[in-house]
Amino acid sequence: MHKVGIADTTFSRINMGKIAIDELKKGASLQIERYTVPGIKDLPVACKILIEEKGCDIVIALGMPGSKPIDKMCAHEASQGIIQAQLITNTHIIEVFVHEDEAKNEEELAWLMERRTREHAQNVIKLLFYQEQLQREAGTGQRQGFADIGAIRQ
Ligand SMILES: Cc1nc2c(=O)[nH]c(=O)nc-2n(C[C@H](O)[C@H](O)[C@H](O)CO)c1C
Repeated sequence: MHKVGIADTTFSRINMGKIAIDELKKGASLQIERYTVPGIKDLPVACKILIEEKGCDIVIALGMPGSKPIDKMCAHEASQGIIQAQLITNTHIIEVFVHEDEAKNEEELAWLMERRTREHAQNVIKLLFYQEQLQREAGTGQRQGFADIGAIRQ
């Protein structure tokens, strides 16, 4: 059975890990290992541990960068660490970041965080079990969270 790692943060204002696990369980029979850390800069090593020590086949890294310039810098640094962890382990880490200022108010932020988390959890199921489905969606302007933007041409 495939094992999926869930790395999430206490900084986030929504329980993204719980949502991801709920979506994964709805879509497939999987083993799940969760690792919660304080913030996004702690995610790269959590993901690496989930892969190398906990035997996860793929990981979802969930986080909420705040709206200040320092938070944006943290997000960039965290992303670079997550990419490095993917290259070192040769394993996908699907980064699900929702920036606090992407939404116009708290209600929209909560909605966006849930939507993006669920849609990326579905992507993880596709990566593990339905590669052909992803190929059918290639070039179709898919987005996670807000509406898909669509293809420019068929
Ligand atoms: C400035 C800052 N901003 C964020 C953020 O926007 N989102 C987040 O999840 N975490 C932030 N952190 C915390 C760091 O990611 C990290 O948890 C601490 O530096 C401890 O290693 C920090 C320090």
